[in-house]
Amino acid sequence: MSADDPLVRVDGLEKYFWENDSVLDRLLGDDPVPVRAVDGVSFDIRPGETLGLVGESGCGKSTTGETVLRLQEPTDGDVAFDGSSVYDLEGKSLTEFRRNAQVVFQDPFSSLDPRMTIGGIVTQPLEIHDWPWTDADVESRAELRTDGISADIVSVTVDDDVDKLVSPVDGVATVHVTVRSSDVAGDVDPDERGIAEAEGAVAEVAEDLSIDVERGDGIEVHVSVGRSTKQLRLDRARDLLERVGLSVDQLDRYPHEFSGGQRQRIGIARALALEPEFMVLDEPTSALDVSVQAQVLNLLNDLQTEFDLTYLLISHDLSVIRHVCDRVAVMYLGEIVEIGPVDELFEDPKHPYTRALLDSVPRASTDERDRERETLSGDVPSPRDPPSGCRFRTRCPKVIPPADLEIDQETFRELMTLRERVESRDISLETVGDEDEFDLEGGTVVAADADAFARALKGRLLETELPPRHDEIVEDALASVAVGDWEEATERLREEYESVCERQNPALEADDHPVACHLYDEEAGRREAPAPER
Ligand SMILES: Nc1ncnc2c1ncn2[C@@H]1O[C@H](COP(=O)(O)OP(=O)(O)OP(=O)(O)O)[C@@H](O)[C@H]1O
Repeated sequence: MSADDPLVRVDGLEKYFWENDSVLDRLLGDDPVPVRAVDGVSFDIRPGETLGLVGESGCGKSTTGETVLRLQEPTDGDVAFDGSSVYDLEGKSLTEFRRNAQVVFQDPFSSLDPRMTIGGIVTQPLEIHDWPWTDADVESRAELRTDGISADIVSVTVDDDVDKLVSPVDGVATVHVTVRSSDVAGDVDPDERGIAEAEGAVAEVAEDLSIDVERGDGIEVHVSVGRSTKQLRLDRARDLLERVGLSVDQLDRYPHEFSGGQRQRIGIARALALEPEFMVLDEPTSALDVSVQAQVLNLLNDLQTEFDLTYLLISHDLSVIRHVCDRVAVMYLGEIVEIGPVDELFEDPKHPYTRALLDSVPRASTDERDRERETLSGDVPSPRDPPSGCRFRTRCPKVIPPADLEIDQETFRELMTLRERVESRDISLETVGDEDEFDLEGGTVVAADADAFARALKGRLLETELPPRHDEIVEDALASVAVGDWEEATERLREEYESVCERQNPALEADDHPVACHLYDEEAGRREAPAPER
């Protein structure tokens, strides 16, 4: 793999859930309608980078993370890790992927077993994966230096399994041994690990191993791991705890004895235990007090540098994303709508959803507070029945009206809402007009009353006064509603007011900063359209 190749490549990933079909659906024998939690997302994560995944609750971030890690099987699409498809892995290569790709969850309390000690929690993955590992194909070798003693009389043997503690390079685990005469070495403590003394010779190994020295005809040095598997695991747990900022004498304590921030550090130590290359951090600081959030984020930053880690950071919190990420992917209703370098995305957000997310963060400066905001209104629609075309269009302040419509965005949005209500037959005709003004037989009015009824209904449904041509169109459509012809009404409104945003789902164009929005879509002829003003 070259440095430019992604470590993780996600390609058209889909994850649908069928299991939540209601009892009614099943009784009625209706075809199951899946929850389209992740609906065709693609992105790359390069080695050593942090990609942020941001979006409102329920838009599919966690499901994406879990499916990338193969904690969930995908419905379609692929994830390649280090060039190999994650879903094709089996046996040894799947075990290796499980070691290499770890997760840190949001809630540090529920993700730690309350009955286990911290030592048990951090060593558990080591036990499951039978750490420390030794590979029979790795050659063990010593590099000898001598001081005050001729190298010709020194022989060094190294146990085959020292690769448990010494990382091999190109299939060779090299240990560095120094043998000095006692005159040169001065006083040494023979109890110190990695040092041994015999009749005027002091042997020392640079790695964290055991060493013995014997004097016979020459000087015989032997290097071994020197500790039991259990001791090695506890040593590693101690190192990890120290590395994440906890004290090593806390191994025998239980999760409830720690604060939220400390528990998250324990979760991070556990995720690091198997020396992963890649970690999914799923809202790692959302459950923590604001005062400790920055500490944990800084720790994650430091660990990334120290251990060459690659992160996928899932968060709904834009300040967390800005603090930690190199690039950001913005997710809405199972899809990615924009991906770009973090500074560019924060300073020049392109997708109206990204802009609205950024605008929903409270601003400090007065200038910023006075600026017109595009805040998010309404709820995220159901992922069982996402809107046609661009999924954000039902909440988007920048929906593109059909050409030559000549009405403003606000009026157009009102007409869109009206259309949606007509299409879903979500308009009650019961209380239209003054009492007894209209005779509703079988839920509709007689044809002679239809126009008057339509005018009254329009007054109830629309706040804005429409230009005459549109007034006529709307009254026409509502007259069809009045006589119960909802289809004719739907057709009439669609003919006039259907937007490209409803017809086509915009593609995420390949680019340094791609955005899936018709405002930037060449095919829809909108590239020249003015970008939304901030
Ligand atoms: N096991 C499941 N069965 C059915 N639906 C599910 C399942 N898991 C997730 N979902 C649904 O999939 C959608 C995406 O959920 P997901 O948890 O991935 O979103 P999220 O962006 O991570 O949100 P949050 O921040 O709230 O966790 C939601 O509508 C959710 O209800």
